[in-house]
Amino acid sequence: PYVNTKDILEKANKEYYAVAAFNINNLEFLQAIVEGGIEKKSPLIIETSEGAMKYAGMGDPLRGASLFVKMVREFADSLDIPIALHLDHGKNFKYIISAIKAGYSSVMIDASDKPLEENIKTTKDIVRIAHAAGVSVEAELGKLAGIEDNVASSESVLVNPDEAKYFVEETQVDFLAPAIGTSHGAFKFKGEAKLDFDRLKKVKELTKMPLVLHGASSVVQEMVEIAENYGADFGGSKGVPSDILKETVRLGINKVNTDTDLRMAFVAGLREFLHNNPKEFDPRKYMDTAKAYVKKVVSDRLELLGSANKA
Ligand SMILES: O=C(COP(=O)(O)O)N(O)CCCCOP(=O)(O)O
Ligand SMILES: [Ca+2]
Ligand code: NA
Ligand SMILES: [Zn+2]
Repeated sequence: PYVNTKDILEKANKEYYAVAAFNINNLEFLQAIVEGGIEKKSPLIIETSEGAMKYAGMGDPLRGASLFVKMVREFADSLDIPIALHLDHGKNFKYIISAIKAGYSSVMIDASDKPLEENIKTTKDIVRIAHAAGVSVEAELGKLAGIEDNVASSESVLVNPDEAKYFVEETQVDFLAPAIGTSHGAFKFKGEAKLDFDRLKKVKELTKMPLVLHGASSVVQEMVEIAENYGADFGGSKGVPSDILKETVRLGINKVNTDTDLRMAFVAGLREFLHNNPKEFDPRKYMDTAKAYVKKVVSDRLELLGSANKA
C-alpha cells in the first residue's frame, strides 16, 4: 500500500531499525528498487530531488511530481509492502507545494544553510501547510560537505544537539536530519571514514524522534570495479563503510538516504552489458544488467539496515 512516511519511520524508531530512502529519476530505478523491496519484504521510501522533478517533468516540476506520484502509487497500490514517496532536499517553495499538491507522502524542507532562527521560521511555515494536507515533514540541522544546497560547501557543519532539541520543539517536524560528518556523492572522506557518533547519540536522547542520515551511500567497491573494468573512472571514490552505517542505526538513525550507490550500480551494469552485447539495441534488454545490479545493492542495503521482513 501507499503510506505516509511517518508511519514507516515511527515503527522503525520504536524497533530501532532503519528504512532506506532510495532516490529515483526514472522508471528503471523504481522497478529495481521495488523488486528489492518485494524480495526482502521490506517497507520502502522512494524519494526524488527537485532536480528529478524538473527532469521527469521536462522543466515543469508539478508535472514531474505528478508523474512520480502516479508511477509510485501504481506499484504501491498493487503490493503488500508499504511504500512512501518523499521530496528530498526541498528548498524551493514552489517545488515543495507542487509535491504536496501532487500527493507526496512527505517533504523535506532543507533550510539548513540558513541561520537557526531562519531555518526554524521556514520549517514552521512548511510544517503548517504540510500537516494541514496530511503530509509529514523532514528538516535538517548542520551542513554536509560536498555539493550541498546547490553550493559546494567546503567543510561540513556538524549538528549542535542542544539546538536540535530546541529546533524540533519549535517546528514540530516529524523527522530530523542531523549532520554528523557525511557528504553527498562518491567522494565522502579524504582520509579514514569517521562520523560523530557522540553528537548522534545526544540528538537521539534529546529528541527521541526518527532521525535521517544523508550522504549514506557506501560506494560498493564491487560495482566500482565492474564500472572501471568497462571504462569508468571512479578513482578516489569512498563511501560510508557498512560497519559505521550499522552503528548509526544502533544509535537511532531510522531513514538512510541512498542515491550514489544506485547510480554506480546502474552505470556498472549498463557499461558491462553494452560492452558485451554490441548488437543489442532493445531498451528492454540493454538495461537488464543495470537493473539487476541496482536490485542487488537495494536488497543488500535493506538487509543491512534491518528493515527486511518488517513490511
Ligand atoms: O543524502 C542523499 C544521498 O546521498 P549519497 O550521495 O550518499 O547517496 N540524498 O539526499 C540524495 C541526494 C540526491 C542528489 O540530488 P540531485 O538529484 O540534485 O543530484
Ligand atoms: Ca542542507
Ligand atoms: Na530527505
Ligand atoms: Zn541528502
